[in-house]
Amino acid sequence: MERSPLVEFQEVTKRFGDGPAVLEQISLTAAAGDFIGLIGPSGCGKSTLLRLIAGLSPITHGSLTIGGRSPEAAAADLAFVFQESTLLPWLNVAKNVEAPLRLRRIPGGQRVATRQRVLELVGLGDRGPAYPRQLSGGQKMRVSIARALALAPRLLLLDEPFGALDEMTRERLNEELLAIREQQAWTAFFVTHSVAEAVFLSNRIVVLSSAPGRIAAEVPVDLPYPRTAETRLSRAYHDLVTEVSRVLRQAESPRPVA
Ligand SMILES: Nc1ncnc2c1ncn2[C@@H]1O[C@H](COP(=O)(O)OP(=O)(O)OP(=O)(O)O)[C@@H](O)[C@H]1O
Repeated sequence: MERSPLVEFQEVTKRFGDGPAVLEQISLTAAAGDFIGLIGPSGCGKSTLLRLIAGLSPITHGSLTIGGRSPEAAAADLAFVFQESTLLPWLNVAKNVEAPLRLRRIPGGQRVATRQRVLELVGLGDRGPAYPRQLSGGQKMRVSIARALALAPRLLLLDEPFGALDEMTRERLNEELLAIREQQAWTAFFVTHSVAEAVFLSNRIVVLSSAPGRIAAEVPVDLPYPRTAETRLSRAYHDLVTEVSRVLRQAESPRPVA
C-alpha cells in the first residue's frame, strides 16, 4: 500500500549567514510510518537537518514541507528529543512531563491522565514524584521520551538520544522505543553515530557525507518488525551492519572517481 508523504525535502540547501553550504541538494521523502536513521561524519549536518524539519532554523533554498505545510506551521505535529535529557531540575518527573501540555493549555484532568499514560509507557509510572537528580541517565532519557510522547506527535525527531548511555542501557532503550512505536504510530528521524543502533531501529538509513552535507546513500533495512534482542543475533542484521559501515566509511573519505 502506498503511504502518504509526511516530510518532503526538495533540493534543500542550508547555509548559516553568508557561510558555506552546510547541507546541499537534499531531496528526501519520508512516508508516514517511516523510521529514518540518519548517520554521517561529525559535523556533516545531521542535527541541522532535524532543526530544519522542526522549523527551528529556516532553509536557504529549495522546499521543505511537513504534511504539505511549512515546518513552522506544522510545529504542533512534532516533538524533539535531544541527547541531553533537558529536564528542568526544579520540577519533579510528573511536572516535567506535564510542562509542554501546560504550554498548550491542556486542562488539568487531561494533563494528569496523559502524563500517567506516557510515564507508564516508558516504565516509570511510579516515579512521578522523583526529581531528575534522583534518576539514572537511562531513566532521565525515558522521561524525556515520555515528555515528547505526551504531545501525541505525528513526527518524532531524536538527536542522538542514547549517545551518552552505556551499551546495555542503550540496547534496552532501543527495544523499548520500538515497542512503544507498536502502540503509537509516529514517524521518526533518528540521528546516531552508531551503525548498529541505526540498523536495529530503522526501516531506512540515510547516510550523509560532509562539507557540504549531501545524501551519499540510502540503505533500506528489510528486517521485519517487531524487532527484539533476538534480531541482533540474526545473520541479516549483521550483514546490514557490515554494509552500512562500508557505506559510511565511503562517505567519510570519498575518493574522486577516476
Ligand atoms: N547556528 C549555527 N551557526 C553557524 N554554523 C552552524 C550553526 N549550527 C551548526 N553549524 C555548522 O553546521 C555544520 C553542521 O553541524 P551539525 O551540528 O548539524 O552537524 P552534525 O552532523 O549533527 O554533527 P555531530 O555529529 O558532530 O553532532 C557544522 O560545521 C557546524 O559548525
